[in-house]
Amino acid sequence: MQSYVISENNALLSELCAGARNVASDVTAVVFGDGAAAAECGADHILTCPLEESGSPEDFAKAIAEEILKSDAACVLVGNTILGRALAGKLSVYLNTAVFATISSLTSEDGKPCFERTVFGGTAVNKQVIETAYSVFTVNSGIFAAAEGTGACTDIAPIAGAASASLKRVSKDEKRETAVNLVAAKRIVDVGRGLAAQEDLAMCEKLASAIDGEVGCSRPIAENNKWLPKSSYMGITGVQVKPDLIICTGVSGQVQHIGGINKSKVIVAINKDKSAPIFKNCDFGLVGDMYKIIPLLTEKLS
Ligand SMILES: Cc1cc2nc3c(=O)[nH]c(=O)nc-3n(C[C@H](O)[C@H](O)[C@H](O)COP(=O)(O)OP(=O)(O)OC[C@H]3O[C@@H](n4cnc5c(N)ncnc54)[C@H](O)[C@@H]3O)c2cc1C
Repeated sequence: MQSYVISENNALLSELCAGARNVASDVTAVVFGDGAAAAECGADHILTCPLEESGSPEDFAKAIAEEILKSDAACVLVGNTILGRALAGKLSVYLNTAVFATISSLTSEDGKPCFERTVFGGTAVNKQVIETAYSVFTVNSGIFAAAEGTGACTDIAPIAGAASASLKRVSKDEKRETAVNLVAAKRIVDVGRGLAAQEDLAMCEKLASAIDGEVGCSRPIAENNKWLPKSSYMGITGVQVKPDLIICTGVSGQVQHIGGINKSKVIVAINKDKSAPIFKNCDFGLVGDMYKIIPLLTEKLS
């Protein structure tokens, strides 16, 4: 079994390489642009796709598939980004297989890839073994811990096939949101709908700065209220984090949110409702008003 890992994001690529090692001893990374920049991702081989300014990774789907088809069997891990998802879909067509989206684990069972993913809105885990020769998975950041000290890959070569674009970009409007790297954060203040107003975020930011952490949130804070960037929300459809400490403030603890934070080492919950589900999923619980507790905690920890 050969493994291929593909992402336009080099940090994610390192995590995918670590996950791919669970099923294959030989890992090839496919990168877009400078191969040397990804040399330490942990792959044995790197194939570079020369991405033009107006191009997209999906333009290389056929070329990448032709490369994968040189192996009798292959497991393909694609970073679950907007560009990655488009590429994964096309790859699955060329490889005549399905895409298994947002997996939460990948192992080998009798030499076959075996994966898990949460289903039914996070209430159940589905485990499947792949029987076909080729399989394509999309993987969020934070699922696999990037291997460290793997050394630089020296087998870097351009992909044989060429890009073939079915779409032409006519303009580009850069997103202006500041991305927070919650996956790398050691401490997080998690803000939920208990926060009454956007300006009160300053209170949570002060607590985050007192513990040298980052601010993350539940989905409604980012998706509905738009008080924080979408990249800040945690959960089964958001970022999956594993900090040493997470302080959940005004978060009810719905299963879809818990699915993104339950690998944290220590979970502290502050909620004024003592029957909130978050208290079943935390190490320390404080029943009370976050508007009273957060300033006191910040003062103590500063
Ligand atoms: C398919 C699907 C996928 C989803 N994916 C995600 C996901 O990835 N991530 C995610 O976060 N959500 C996700 N959701 C939404 C999820 O179901 C919940 O609606 C959401 O997590 C609730 O966010 P919340 O806890 O901030 O808000 P609420 O559930 O409204 O909870 C607010 C909490 O704040 C408390 N509170 C209020 N005032 C105070 C105060 N002054 N002091 C202390 N506590 C206070 C309340 O007691 C309450 O418990 C998904 C939903 C679906 C259907």
